[in-house]
Amino acid sequence: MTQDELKQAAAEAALDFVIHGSIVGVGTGSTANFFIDGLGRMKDRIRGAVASSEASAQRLAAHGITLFDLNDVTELPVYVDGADEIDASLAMIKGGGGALTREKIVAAVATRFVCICDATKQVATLGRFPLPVEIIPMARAQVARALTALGGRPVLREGFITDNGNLILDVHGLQLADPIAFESELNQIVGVVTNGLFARRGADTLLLAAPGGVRRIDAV
Ligand SMILES: O=C[C@H](O)[C@H](O)[C@H](O)COP(=O)(O)O
Repeated sequence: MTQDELKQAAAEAALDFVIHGSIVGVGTGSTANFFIDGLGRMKDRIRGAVASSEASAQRLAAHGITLFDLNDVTELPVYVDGADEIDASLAMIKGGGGALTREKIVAAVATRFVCICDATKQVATLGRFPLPVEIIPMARAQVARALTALGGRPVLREGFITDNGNLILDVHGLQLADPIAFESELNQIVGVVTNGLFARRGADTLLLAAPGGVRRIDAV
């Protein structure tokens, strides 16, 4: 199976978690796109969706799925999204597509976070994938110095502006043995909007696609 076929298999499995008549939280990226396409086939059985990016909003709209503003939603039973890396505790690195801030906000409202991945995303220790950090543009140099002091090697994502009008620093060379503590530490840096560690609120369920099938792993 190709990596795209594995992503699609994980995304299709996530459709079983969609509660009929509900509003669905929808992530961003190539794996989430397969989920959106599947959701399009069952659009008459949901009220609509909250998108975590402009790109996902456009794809949802193209399928005729009603979009809701998160501020108008009090209950989001399920949020479905991919990840760049995920460990055994279901902590993740996200933001490879730059959508980390809105993803973290929508995920925070959701009751259940269902992560959909192909098996290449599973790691023993987070950090091989450079950690995306969304920053206020005027704080770029000062945040970069702070990240360097923490042992990372921040690289500006050239020519990229987030949906929120901010910049991304991709931080290389981190060994994230304690992702919950490091997520909190990064949140203390003035000028950081959001970091791509989803550890304090990790996934509740992982649907991991390998050639042998899709395995469900629940957080303990
Ligand atoms: O900003 C992007 C998101 O965090 C994605 O969920 C993540 O980058 C995984 O994307 P993909 O499914 O394309 O590998």
